[in-house]
Amino acid sequence: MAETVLKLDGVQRRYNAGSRAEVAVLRGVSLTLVPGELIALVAPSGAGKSTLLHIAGLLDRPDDGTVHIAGQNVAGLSEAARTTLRRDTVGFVYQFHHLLPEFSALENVMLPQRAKGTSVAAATDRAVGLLDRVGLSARASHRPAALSGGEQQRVAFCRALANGPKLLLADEPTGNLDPDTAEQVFSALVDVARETGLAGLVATHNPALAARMDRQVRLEGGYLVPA
Ligand SMILES: Nc1ncnc2c1ncn2[C@@H]1O[C@H](COP(=O)(O)OP(=O)(O)OP(=O)(O)O)[C@@H](O)[C@H]1O
Repeated sequence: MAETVLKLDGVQRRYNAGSRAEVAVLRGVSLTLVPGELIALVAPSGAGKSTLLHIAGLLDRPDDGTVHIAGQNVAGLSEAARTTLRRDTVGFVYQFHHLLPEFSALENVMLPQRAKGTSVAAATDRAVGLLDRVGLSARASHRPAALSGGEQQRVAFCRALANGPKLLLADEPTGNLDPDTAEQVFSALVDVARETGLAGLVATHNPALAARMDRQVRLEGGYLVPA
């Protein structure tokens, strides 16, 4: 059996918001992703998509159930070990790029590598290669404000891949783009995943893009069902 990149078993998450009764957002979510597999996560607003992505990306903990990342049960890990595993294994892309405005595209892609201790030379090489891979070589020295929305998202995607993650978690990565630009960004994501074995859980409201993934799951009533 192939190594699993992400394995969720019976994941539950409840919130207790002030005076409101406790709300069970995730009631029993199970999901397995293997290398190179791309899954579309479809969910109505408020269904718990962000909650699920945060748990899968070690930004939040389940109240019940287990999370394995790259074969490792994360339940017993210290906060420091979780941070290291997240940095080395998981890449995030959001609807808005969150690039640092005072740094160039190249520097934005270098930053996660420098934070990990990668040398300037090696970080530069990798950032140049990633930007080239998504067609942005000529834009490497530009700051985010000088880039189009699609270019900004492609830089954000390169930044997410900077430390060579096994798992990409994307929350509406093309939600802020026009259809043609969304298609370009999405194609870059799919191509890189196919080439490198990157596994991705991609939340999207775009049915055409969702249909190009290996499979689609829908978050409904606290459970994942085939979409
Ligand atoms: N920290 C919190 N405390 C209390 N309730 C919360 C908390 N975080 C989320 N919720 C509630 O849990 C539910 C799911 O939230 P979540 O952000 O995961 O939804 P979502 O599917 O990502 O929504 P959207 O697509 O609108 O961003 C919502 O009803 C939300 O109000």
